[in-house]
Amino acid sequence: MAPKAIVAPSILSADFANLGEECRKTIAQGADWLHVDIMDGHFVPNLTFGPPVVGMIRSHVDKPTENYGKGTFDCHMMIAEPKKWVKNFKKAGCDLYCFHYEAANSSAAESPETTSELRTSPRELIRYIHDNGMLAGIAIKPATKVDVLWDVLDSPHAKERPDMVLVMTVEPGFGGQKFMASELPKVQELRKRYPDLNIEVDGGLGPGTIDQAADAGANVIVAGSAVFGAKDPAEVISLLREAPPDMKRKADAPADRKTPVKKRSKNALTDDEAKARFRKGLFDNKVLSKYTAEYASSTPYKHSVISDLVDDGLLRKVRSEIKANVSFTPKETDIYKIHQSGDLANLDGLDNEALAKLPSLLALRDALYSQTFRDYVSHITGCGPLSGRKTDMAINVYTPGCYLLCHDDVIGSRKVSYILYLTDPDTPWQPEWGGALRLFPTVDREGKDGEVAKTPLPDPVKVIPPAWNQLSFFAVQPGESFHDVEEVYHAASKKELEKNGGRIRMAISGWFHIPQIGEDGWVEGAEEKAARKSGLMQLQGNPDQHDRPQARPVEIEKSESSQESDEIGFEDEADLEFLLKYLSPTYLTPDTIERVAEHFEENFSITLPDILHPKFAAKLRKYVEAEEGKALPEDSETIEKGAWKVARPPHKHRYLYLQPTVSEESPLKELLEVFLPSRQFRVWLQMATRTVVKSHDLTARRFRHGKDYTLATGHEGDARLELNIGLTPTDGWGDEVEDDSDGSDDEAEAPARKGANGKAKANGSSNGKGKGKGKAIDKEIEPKDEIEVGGHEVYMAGDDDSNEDAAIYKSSAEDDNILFFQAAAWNKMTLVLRDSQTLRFVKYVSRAAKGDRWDVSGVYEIEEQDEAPEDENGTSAVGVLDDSEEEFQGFSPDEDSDSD
Ligand SMILES: O=C(CO)[C@@H](O)[C@H](O)COP(=O)(O)O
Ligand SMILES: [Fe+2]
Repeated sequence: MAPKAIVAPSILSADFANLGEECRKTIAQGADWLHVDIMDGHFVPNLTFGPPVVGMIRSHVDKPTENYGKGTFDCHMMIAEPKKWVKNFKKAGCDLYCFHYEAANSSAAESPETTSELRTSPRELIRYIHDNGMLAGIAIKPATKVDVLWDVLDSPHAKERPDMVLVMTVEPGFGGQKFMASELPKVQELRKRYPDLNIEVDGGLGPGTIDQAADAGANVIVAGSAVFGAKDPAEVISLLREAPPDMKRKADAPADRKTPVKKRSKNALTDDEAKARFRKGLFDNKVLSKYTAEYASSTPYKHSVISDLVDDGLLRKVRSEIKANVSFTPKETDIYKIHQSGDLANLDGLDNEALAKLPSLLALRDALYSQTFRDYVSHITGCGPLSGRKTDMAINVYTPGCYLLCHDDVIGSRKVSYILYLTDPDTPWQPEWGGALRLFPTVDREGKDGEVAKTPLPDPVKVIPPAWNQLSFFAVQPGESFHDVEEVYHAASKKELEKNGGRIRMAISGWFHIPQIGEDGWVEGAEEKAARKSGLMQLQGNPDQHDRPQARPVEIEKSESSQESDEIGFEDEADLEFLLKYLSPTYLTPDTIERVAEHFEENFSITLPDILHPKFAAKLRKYVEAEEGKALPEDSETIEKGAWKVARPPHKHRYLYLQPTVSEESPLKELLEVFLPSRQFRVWLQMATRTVVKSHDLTARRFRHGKDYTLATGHEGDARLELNIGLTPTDGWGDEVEDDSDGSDDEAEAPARKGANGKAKANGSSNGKGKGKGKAIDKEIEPKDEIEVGGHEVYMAGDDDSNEDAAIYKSSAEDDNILFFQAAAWNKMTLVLRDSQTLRFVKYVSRAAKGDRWDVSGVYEIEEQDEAPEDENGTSAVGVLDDSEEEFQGFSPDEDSDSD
């Protein structure tokens, strides 16, 4: 007889203050059994309860009328001496006593009050449980091999054979842990050998993991947090129950079957059903051959573009459903600015209620992941079998100003990336609106060690504009499949935007994965191997040695620097005169330097407006404005024929830069090569920051609007001092309200401003930072009067958790993480003491900006401070700013600064 499907909610996650009622309710909501976790604080590092509590709750739940019947108390004994408690638990009302194999060779004493020199064994214990009138289960922890069970399962004596095997899919001890798919091969093996066996899985089970467990062959499903944490536990229970019947079919199959169990597709379509959901003729051999040939010869890496993929009527319905039922939330990090469908971040995570509103979307998903279409994609790409179960897709919307910067899409088991565009079918997308998928070429570079690494070049060479019902896809290749989504450009006016249908670039982006456990083509360890390989490729594939610019620290003679640190003030007239040529006089008075130093010491950062002397600043401004007036070549190669170089690789950063020594005379060269490296400025800097500088490394940077950015990176080694002088001559960068120091926190006021607590942050109203409110997309696109143009520099707390979506969602620039923020500005210096964990980035500069973002950036290695100001965590750099920090509001404009 094939084992029946059983759902056993684990009451570990129930309300213990109300346990009897919770148990009664759960059975009434459709549960078959109750899974009762008994923990003794020895076998597992947690305590729950003993026989008295089990006895109390027993009175709230009717006893089962048959073996395995409704109301079975499935006691999961995570205790060190299981034999001692058999009788007590029987008395309390336990029906199935499931001990751990790892605890089975323990005392043979028959009660907790007694001791015994003898040891029991799995076989003996099972017999003993049976003799005491209960069903017997045997459980194994993740570290235990399944092979240890053959001895009991193959015992010639029925009394010594267990009625159930429990395969733990988490480390026992706590509810709410992550499901370990790595344990499923044990289930598969058990099912293969024992088609009739009750196989229970426990730990991390819920709607998102049930399929894998059921596919592997489990029929008893324990779920704690997924049931008791659900708004509607009955719904979850029924969902869990939906999975096992399929397994039942597998269990009915001949026991000696050698092939792995067949995959359980969500809504498996026949070949004809699947084909009917695509455009007519798509599956013709000639058409397939054409796409296959095109794919093979495409550059810079293999990709495919298929127009009119889906049946037009179906896709129109999908679009309407999404518009009516899906809400979008603006999300923004260093690498993207998009609107994400909140709960649809992954369709797999949706509950039944939400799914019911999206029938066409589900029909589309089932078609895309049908065997028929997967075979089609496999044929074109030649990348082998693809999973029909891991249906990884999300809906993203790009409105004007949105983009996704360069990355290679490599994560876990992803095999093919795809984008299916759902732009307005009746207002065709125009390439000049942006939003294209752009592919970057890579070059092989030989490193110092002779190793060859692929690195992407800064300019994309293939541009694929969106189009209604067009599918673009490519095989995910570590270190190779670099691509971005071009900014969707702002329209010149509201009227034009309306005419363009809002320029809403809606698309489904998703991935095909390698086959999962239980599916045809699944290879044990393949997923882990792919993950290891991609991690390695990402580390090795882009070693810093090929990055540009390379750090060029100029060391300061040790004797010279420590001597300077003792000096306070500029005794020498000539030194003062030199500094006065470049610095605003305000910043040269001992009083001001003292105040700057105090502020810096307290906050590890400071912003100094009007830093450069007005006369020098005016000269500089004239130069920068003139440069900006000149047309720049589009491609990096031509640009690099001049003085400016292009920072790369683009999955780390892209901007133009100058490093000393610059050939052409200019005030910028003077700043970079005369003033900033001077001994006099170093003395000033050391006084203003109370540090001792060991080296400096200076770079002038120009971030072209519509092109450039840096992504968040940390740095290695000790805390260092970072200087930045904003040299952006245009306005509209969100810096204008900065002098508003009334402490109010009216965030909607400007694109970027300082928060009331003094902590710098970006505007929550439209920057989103992952906290925006979900809105239907039509509402969201209402054009704002103020356009955010980016270009701000952000320091944020590093995140140790490697987010699953890290390749795209590099860093979640949540407000809470932001430690320091500076909008692009003119003549403003920022100084930040930064530790190695602090991430820093310059936000992509929108094409809507009035001009480019210019600055000079300096990195100073400093001597370790003897009496470093430390916070309570003992750290002394940006990276540990707390909420009490106060932003230095700068100095009020001075009379003698005849500012331009
Ligand atoms: O035995 C255990 C934990 O040791 C389980 O029964 C958990 O209680 C299951 O909880 P979820 O992982 O389903 O939340
Ligand atoms: Fe359990």
